[in-house]
Amino acid sequence: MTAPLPTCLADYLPPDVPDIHDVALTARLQHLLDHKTKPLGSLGRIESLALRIGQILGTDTPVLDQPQMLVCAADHGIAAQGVSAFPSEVTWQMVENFLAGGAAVSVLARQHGLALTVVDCGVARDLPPREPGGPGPRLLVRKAAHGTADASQGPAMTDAQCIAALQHGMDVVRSLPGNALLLGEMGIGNTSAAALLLVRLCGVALADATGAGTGLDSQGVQRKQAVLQQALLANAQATTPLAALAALGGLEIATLTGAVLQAARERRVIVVDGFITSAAVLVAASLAPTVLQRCVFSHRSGERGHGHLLARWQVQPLLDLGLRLGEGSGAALAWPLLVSACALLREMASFESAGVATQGS
Ligand SMILES: O=C(O)c1ccc[n+]([C@@H]2O[C@H](COP(=O)([O-])O)[C@@H](O)[C@H]2O)c1
Ligand SMILES: Cc1cc2nc[nH]c2cc1C
Repeated sequence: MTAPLPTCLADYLPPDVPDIHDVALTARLQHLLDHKTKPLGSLGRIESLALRIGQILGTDTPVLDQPQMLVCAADHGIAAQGVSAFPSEVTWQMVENFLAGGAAVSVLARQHGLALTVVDCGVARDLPPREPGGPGPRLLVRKAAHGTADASQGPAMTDAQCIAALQHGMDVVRSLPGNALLLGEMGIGNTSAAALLLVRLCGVALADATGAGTGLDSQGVQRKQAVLQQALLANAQATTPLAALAALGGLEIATLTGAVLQAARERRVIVVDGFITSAAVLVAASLAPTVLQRCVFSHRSGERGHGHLLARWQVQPLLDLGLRLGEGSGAALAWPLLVSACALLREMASFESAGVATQGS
C-alpha cells in the first residue's frame, strides 16, 4: 500500500538520490579513454561525455537502451498578461502537432528512434482521447489542473496541485522502460515561469533572466519584465525550492521536476533540453544536488537566462546552435553524440590491442 500524498508542501519529502561517484570506475574509464588509438584527449568533450555516461550507468561498456523522450505540456495563467508573443491556444495546438508527427520534436524523435511520450500536465483544453497502444507518439493525461493561476496575482499552483504534478512526473518515469530520459516541454508563457524560478532560487537579476521567449521585441521584453516583477512581489513568501515551484512555476515544470528526481533515483541518463527543462532541473537539484551527476546538458539555449544556469553549474553544453524552440528539440539533436560516445568507449581499439605505436616510442 502506498502512503497518501501530503497536502502541504512543507510536509513533502523529496526522494533520496544517492551519490554515484565511484573512484575506481572513474579511473578505469579514464584509463580506457586515454589508451584508445588516438592522441590523448583528441576526441575532446566526447571523451568527458563517455566518462559521464559510464559513471551514470555504472559500467565501462555503456549501452543506451530504449531512450524515452518525455514532453510535458501545460498552460500558464500569466500568459493572459501578454508575456508571450503567442496566444495560449498554441499549447494545445502544438500538442496535437506533436501527436500528429509534424512538430520538430516529432521529426527528430522519429529520426533517432526515441520513443515519444507527450504528457498533458495541465493544458487548458482537453484533447480528444487517442487509441492506446497504437504506433507513434503516446499521449498521457496527468492533469493536476487546467493550467496555472496567474502568478502576477498570487500563487500559480496550490500546494496540492504542485505535489500531484511532482508525483505524476515520478509515476510516468517509473512506467517507462530504458536507461535514458530526454526532457522536453511545451507551454505558452513558460519562459516567464522559468525566469521567475531563476530569480528566486539563484538570485539572478530579473533583467538577466527575462528573455524574448517565442519572439517578443524589446518593448515586449520590458513589459514582460514588469509583469514578472509583479509576480515576484505577489509571491514574496515563496522562498524554498518547492514553495517557489508552486508559486512561480508551472504544471509541466513541476511534472518535469518529479520526472528528473525519479530518473536520477533510477540512475538513468537525463538529457536536459533548454531553459525550461533546466529550470525543472534547478528545482530538482535544489532538493537533491546529486541529480546533477546524472544530467547531460544538450545545448545552450538562445533564451536569456539559460547561460546563468549553465554557469552556475559550471557545465558546457554539447551544442551551441542558437536553438530556442524547446519541445526537447535540442536534447534530440544532441542524442547521436551520446550514442557515439558510448560506441567509441566500447568499440575503439587500444594502442596495445591494435598494435599501434604510442607517442615517442
Ligand atoms: O527551451 C528553451 O530554451 C525555450 C526558449 C524559448 C522558447 N521556448 C518555447 O516557447 C514557449 C515559451 O515561450 P513564451 O514566450 O511563451 O514564454 C514554450 O512552449 C517553450 O517550449 C523554449
Ligand atoms: C509554434 C510554436 C512551437 C513551439 N514549440 C515549443 N514552443 C513553441 C511555441 C510556438 C509558438
